[in-house]
Amino acid sequence: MHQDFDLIVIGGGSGGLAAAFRASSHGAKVAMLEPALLGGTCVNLGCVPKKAMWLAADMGLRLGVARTLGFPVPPMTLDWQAFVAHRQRYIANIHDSYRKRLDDAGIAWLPLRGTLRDAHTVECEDGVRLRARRLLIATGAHPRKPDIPGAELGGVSDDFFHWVAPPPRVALVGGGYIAVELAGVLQALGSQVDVFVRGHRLITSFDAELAGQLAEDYRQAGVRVHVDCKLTALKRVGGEDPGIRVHGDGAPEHHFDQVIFATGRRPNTASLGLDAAGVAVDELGYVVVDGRHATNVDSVFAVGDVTRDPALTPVAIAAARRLMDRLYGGRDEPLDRDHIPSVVFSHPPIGMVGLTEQAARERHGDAVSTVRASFRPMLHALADSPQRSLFKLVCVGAERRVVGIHLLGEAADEILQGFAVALKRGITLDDLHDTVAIHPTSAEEVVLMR
Ligand SMILES: Cc1cc2nc3c(=O)[nH]c(=O)nc-3n(C[C@H](O)[C@H](O)[C@H](O)COP(=O)(O)OP(=O)(O)OC[C@H]3O[C@@H](n4cnc5c(N)ncnc54)[C@H](O)[C@@H]3O)c2cc1C
Ligand SMILES: NC(=O)c1ccc[n+]([C@@H]2O[C@H](COP(=O)([O-])OP(=O)(O)OC[C@H]3O[C@@H](n4cnc5c(N)ncnc54)[C@H](O)[C@@H]3O)[C@@H](O)[C@H]2O)c1
Repeated sequence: MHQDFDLIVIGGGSGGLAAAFRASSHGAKVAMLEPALLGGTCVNLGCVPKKAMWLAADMGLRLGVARTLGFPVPPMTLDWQAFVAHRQRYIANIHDSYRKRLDDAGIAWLPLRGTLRDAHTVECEDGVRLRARRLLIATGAHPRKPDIPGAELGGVSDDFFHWVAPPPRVALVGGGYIAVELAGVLQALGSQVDVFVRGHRLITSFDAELAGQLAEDYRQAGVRVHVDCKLTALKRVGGEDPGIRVHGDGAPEHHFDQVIFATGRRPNTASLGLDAAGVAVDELGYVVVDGRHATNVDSVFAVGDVTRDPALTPVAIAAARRLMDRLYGGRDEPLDRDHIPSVVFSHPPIGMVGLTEQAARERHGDAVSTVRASFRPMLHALADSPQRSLFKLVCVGAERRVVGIHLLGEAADEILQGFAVALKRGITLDDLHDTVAIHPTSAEEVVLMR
């Protein structure tokens, strides 16, 4: 039967673009459907604008340190609108660069929503049907709000990126990546922030000890973290000081100008026509894939946030490239899911690769040992500010093989990447001790920890 393309990619975010470029570099004839802005969540409503806001917040905090250290910097607030103009110009350049790369690679970009009609056919929203030997689903995910009365009064992270000024009082609901990141940014840029956490602690996939220190750092910075807080409703408050009141166990009396739900995301699979193609999804709608990102239908594959893979841009990209190398490039290297480094861009940042102490103990019992370093980074010690760093290594066995690296503190985001390579290569604590330190840095603590 006639095929228009070798591959149709549905979604032009991190995973979809990486797949389209890699397949085309192997000689495949590729079409990509993306009705919204190129780059998807990461470029437009995620990593990139978030990191820009994090950089602004970081700069604001550093101005405070500079003042303490003797620079005659007057107290100042960010001209948020001016900063957003810089941020969006940076993002527009990314769009231009993607457009050019798609043209250069000869990839057909259709700015249209697509729906599967069968295992080889995609119908575009203008009614045109395209056929391909293979289809890739890379439609990502969307934020989800809890089902409580008044939920419509709260926004989600997408809304945050449309703000042009910091609201005076903000409530963040959730204790995961987004709640922690937005809390740090908003507090640093002038809001009073309250975080409502359903469980006992922040960022449960990270090491408990470091997450506890981060919660302490946030409290020192003025963020109010409410744990074990189950929200039951949001209600509008009128009068002279209008706002939104948060109701539930442990909720405070005061109200807020904005409430943001950062309570997880759900895959974009509703009305995608997956049943027409016979593609299996799980109970939450995620596309079910095997370790090589194949679905139960031979011609259909899926990568990124639409699957149960960790919802991180480099994971979507790595999965997409490996899959395309296998389908079109004659190479078969599945994604190593055990050594995925991850950073929460809090203030200060927290990063991890490998196992937490708890996960290591569940897997290796008494063979687990840990070493840690708690210290004040030099800049904060000079300014006599209370912010502390906490680094921790989790080791296994008599040879003390390093199975987890956990860093909280200034520059943790930048330090972790190189040590993630080392951990993947199977280093021991002695290998770290055998490495000459770079002094004076925070990074040297990783090779000096005893
Ligand atoms: C606030 C926030 C901050 C984040 N920060 C980080 C970070 O710092 N580091 C990190 O690694 N990750 C971060 N992430 C996660 C990261 O953004 C995602 O893991 C990544 O974007 C997933 O890529 P994807 O290709 O699977 O999906 P997406 O990037 O979401 O792309 C999916 C695309 O599919 C399109 N689409 C949907 N339905 C259809 C259809 N029917 N037809 C055609 N197209 C369709 C959508 O328009 C979208 O553009 C963040 C996420 C958020 C929300
Ligand atoms: N720096 C990064 O790499 C980065 C940054 C942001 C987002 N992300 C990715 O995006 C994903 C989504 O982020 P997220 O923060 O929305 O999800 P998350 O899974 O990290 O956190 C969700 C939080 O919401 C809480 N929650 C869920 N339902 C709730 C309810 N009904 N009431 C109260 N709390 C509830 C959970 O307990 C959890 O604390 C992350 O898991 C991560 O993979 C990555």
